[in-house]
Amino acid sequence: MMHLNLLRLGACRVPSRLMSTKSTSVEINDKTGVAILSMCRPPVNSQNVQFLRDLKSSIYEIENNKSRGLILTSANSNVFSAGLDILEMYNADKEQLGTLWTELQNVWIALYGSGLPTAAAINGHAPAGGCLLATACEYRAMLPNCVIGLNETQLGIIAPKWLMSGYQNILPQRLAERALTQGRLFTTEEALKAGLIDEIVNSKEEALEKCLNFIGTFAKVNPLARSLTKLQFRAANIKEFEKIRQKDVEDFVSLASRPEVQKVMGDYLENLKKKSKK
Ligand SMILES: CCCCC/C=C\CCC/C=C/CC(=O)SCCNC(=O)CCNC(=O)[C@H](O)C(C)(C)COP(=O)(O)OP(=O)(O)OC[C@H]1O[C@@H](n2cnc3c(N)ncnc32)[C@H](O)[C@@H]1OP(=O)(O)O
Repeated sequence: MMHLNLLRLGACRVPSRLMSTKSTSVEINDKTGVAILSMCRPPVNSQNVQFLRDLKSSIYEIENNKSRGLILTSANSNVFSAGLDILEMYNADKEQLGTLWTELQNVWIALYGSGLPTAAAINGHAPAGGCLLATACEYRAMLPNCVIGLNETQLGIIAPKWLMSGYQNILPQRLAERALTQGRLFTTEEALKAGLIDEIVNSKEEALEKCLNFIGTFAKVNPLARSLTKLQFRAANIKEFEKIRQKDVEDFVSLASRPEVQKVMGDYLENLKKKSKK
């Protein structure tokens, strides 16, 4: 209840600091010390190089400002993030593909490896790279009638191991393996049942409130002890990622530039466009 009050106050009276980039905005409530990082690249927060750079710099800014926690959400009404910007991968040259993948890696490591308590207020669909961001956080509250999941195999592509780390942290191995091999997109209700999200909420405000409450559970815990403990759990995945990160870029570039993969992207884009015009 106290957190809810603080949140409400945050909307009107409690001073808050604002920072923004072209495609993100950050509001740090001075009373709670919690930062709300909103992704705002209409229409679907698809992740192009600029968006990923903005996201990375906002995450580090929040970390460096000694905020008490980070809540990731979307300024768009029905999409949290639609994942990588397929327009930026389609007909792109190898250098552009390499830059895009490097920036995706950079955002993931900034969020997954953050020492702060992190939570995702998933106020819309979160397929592929959207799911990657949500599962890099420690807690998830999600609106009904949306989808979340790593659907790469449905697109004929493979999610590398680091991209699966969030799933592996959250889901039992058997379930993670099945969902990844099926390229399954979970509905909100299925995601709750599987344990992929923590709560179903009825509004974005409620999602933010639940996230704030989650971060509030650490109020009496020593921040350094908390952060080091969190990172001990994530260290093996981070170490493994650091070892392969350059090779991973090369593998992505080689896969994404293949004519048959480019054709899948072109067809997929066309279907998306047809669907959106219906
Ligand atoms: C596809 C092959 C990729 C091959 C890459 C090779 C290796 C990669 C290794 C693995 C990594 C993958 C990570 C990824 O993130 S790949 C991206 C996967 N993303 C998706 O499959 C989501 C696609 N989008 C949707 O399903 C829906 O848009 C939605 C998110 C559920 C939202 O639905 P709705 O609200 O109905 O909005 P619309 O569908 O009408 O879309 C509005 C508008 O936005 C365009 N758009 C949607 N998603 C993307 C996107 N990811 N990239 C670029 N543009 C996107 C859509 O075309 C509409 O545009 P127009 O209004 O201009 O028609």
